[in-house]
Amino acid sequence: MSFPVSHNPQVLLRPSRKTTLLPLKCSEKTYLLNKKEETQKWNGLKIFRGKKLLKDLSTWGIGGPCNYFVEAFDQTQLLAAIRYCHEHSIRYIIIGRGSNCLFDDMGFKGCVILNRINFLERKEPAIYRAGSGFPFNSLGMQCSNEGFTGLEFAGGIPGTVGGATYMNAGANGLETADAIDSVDIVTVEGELQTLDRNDLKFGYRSSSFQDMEDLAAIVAVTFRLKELGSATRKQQEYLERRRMTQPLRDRTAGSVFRNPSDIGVAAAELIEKAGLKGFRLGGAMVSKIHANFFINVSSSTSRDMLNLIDLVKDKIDQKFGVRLKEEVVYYQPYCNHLNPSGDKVTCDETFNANEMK
Ligand SMILES: NC(=O)C1=CN([C@@H]2O[C@H](COP(=O)(O)OP(=O)(O)OC[C@H]3O[C@@H](n4cnc5c(N)ncnc54)[C@H](OP(=O)(O)O)[C@@H]3O)[C@@H](O)[C@H]2O)C=CC1
Ligand SMILES: C=C(O[C@H]1[C@H](O)[C@@H](CO)O[C@H](OP(=O)(O)OP(=O)(O)OC[C@H]2O[C@@H](n3ccc(=O)[nH]c3=O)[C@H](O)[C@@H]2O)[C@@H]1NC(C)=O)C(=O)O
Repeated sequence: MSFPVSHNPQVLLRPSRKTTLLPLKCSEKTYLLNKKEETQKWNGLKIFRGKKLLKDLSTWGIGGPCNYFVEAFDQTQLLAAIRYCHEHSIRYIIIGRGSNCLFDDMGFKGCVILNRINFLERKEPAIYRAGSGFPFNSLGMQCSNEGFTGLEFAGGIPGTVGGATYMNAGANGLETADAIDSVDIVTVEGELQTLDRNDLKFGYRSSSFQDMEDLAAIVAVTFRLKELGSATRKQQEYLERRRMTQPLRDRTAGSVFRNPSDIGVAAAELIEKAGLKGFRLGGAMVSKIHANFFINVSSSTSRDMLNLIDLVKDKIDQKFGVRLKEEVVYYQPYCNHLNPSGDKVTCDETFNANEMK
């Protein structure tokens, strides 16, 4: 079985910031998947080998096994997990709620670090510092309920504070960046840094973090909010609107495509106008409620979802001359698109799929 490398790698592949520093050594023993699940202790970490299914770690419910899996409950564990990967030349990714991720049925050959740094501190009135694994939704609700404005839009967003900062999540005309005061990160060298908001750049679904070569992970974010008595009401209105317009009960990854930047028409509108609402390919379907949400309706494979994404893109291109760009991140199971020197590499299309099972 060959891997579909033709699938628009420019847009869908995850950023390579970490993998550029970690050479892929596919033939190395450490990459071989154990048939049986094993756990290994390493500097206070519990490392699972072999059987963790990525479908259990993503809101889409799609994805095969990863051959290393670690949960990091605090900064020290996160650093240890990253160090473990470095020392064993294992490529790794750090995920929050997996609410913006498409994993492959073949899984991920490397280590998935699940961020569970889940604290919330009130530094002073209107200033909150949250662990990057803290649910963004809960943060939005809590701040509003305590009478502070700036994060009401986060209510109902299924990601973590780290994921929301990395992606500069937004809704209702507001963005995560608007409320950020500073961000604590760890670098791939294991150094802790606090970055001031003024030193960071954010755009529509983009942040400086996406281009930071030496970023290992965001570990905490400090938000500066403002007092507003009606924050809870505003937050409830946003949530109600979300409930009315988005398929919140289904398995989705939020918006699949970014909105086109300069034509003043949302991706959803184009998809609806192309008559694709409710269109189904295998187990994947364009939502009938919101056309930019694709649903795993019944055991969708990653191929079903990738095919649906491709088909919708092609149809929109043919009909309106607009090439939509994905917001979701697709994780290649087996290769990186850049090698350590930054050159493009060809994916190994001939590897044995059984190896990932
Ligand atoms: N507006 C809306 O209604 C919705 C918005 N979303 C947004 O999608 C995003 C998904 O959040 P979440 O589920 O937590 O993230 P995911 O687990 O889906 O990861 C998404 C991306 O964020 C990166 N990332 C996640 N956590 C960290 C971290 N601590 N440090 C550095 N990079 C990180 C991942 O990096 P890596 O490449 O290493 O894996 C990955 O590229 C959020 O922005 C969420 O708000 C999602 C659904 C609906
Ligand atoms: C869900 C996400 O974020 C969402 C966020 O929740 C909402 C709410 O503010 O605004 C964005 O969606 P969106 O642009 O589709 O917002 P909506 O207000 O639902 O729709 C925009 C326009 O498209 C039209 N629309 C929407 C759905 C549909 O099936 N058909 C349609 O024609 C609406 O009538 C409206 O005129 C974010 N998506 C993007 C890609 O910017 C996410 O990032 O994952």
